[in-house]
Amino acid sequence: MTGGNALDRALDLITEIPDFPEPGVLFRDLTPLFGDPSGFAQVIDALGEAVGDGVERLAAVEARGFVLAAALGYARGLGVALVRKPGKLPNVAGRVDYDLEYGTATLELPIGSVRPGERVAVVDDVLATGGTVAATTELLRTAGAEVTGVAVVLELTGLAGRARLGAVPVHALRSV
Ligand SMILES: O=P(O)(O)OC[C@H]1O[C@H](OP(=O)(O)OP(=O)(O)O)[C@H](O)[C@@H]1O
Ligand SMILES: Nc1ncnc2[nH]cnc12
Repeated sequence: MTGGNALDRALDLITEIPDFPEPGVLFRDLTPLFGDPSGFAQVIDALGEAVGDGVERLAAVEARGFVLAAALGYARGLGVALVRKPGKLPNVAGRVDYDLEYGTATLELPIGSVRPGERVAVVDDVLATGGTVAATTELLRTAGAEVTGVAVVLELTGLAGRARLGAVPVHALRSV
């Protein structure tokens, strides 16, 4: 799709790679978007609007989510809770196993990442099955945070991730 405004043009930088990482998966590659300064800035600004006001912290998932949340956190003056792949953390507050579009995964939240009652928005690049964001939401809530919403660059509607997230508001810059 060729968009008519700057955000659409930025999102048009996302490419599609068939059969990666396994046959039958159409992989959405944000690498060209991350590599384009003006496109990246458009996306960070749009994610900031999606996250809205009244948020006290961002949470993001290793690895692509970190790139987005670091830039947005700097722009908005918000700290970031770094949700990690397993085996990276010396102090683990919580751990959740979940399914991905391709395979299974585990996420861990570092101790002290959020304060009780803190209003936290989750930021990621792609919402596919929703397993990653659902696991992140579970980790944050178990640690006492209030999840105010989810902001993603790209939502793959065919995988119905949004339905898995219950009442949490989901904002996608593009849904395909
Ligand atoms: O909605 P879901 O089905 O859970 O899929 C979405 C997740 O999949 C990708 O992460 P991946 O685990 O491939 O890791 P990466 O960021 O390290 O590439 C993507 O960055 C999302 O976090
Ligand atoms: N099809 C896909 N492309 C990119 N990231 C993904 N994460 C889960 N499914 C994905």
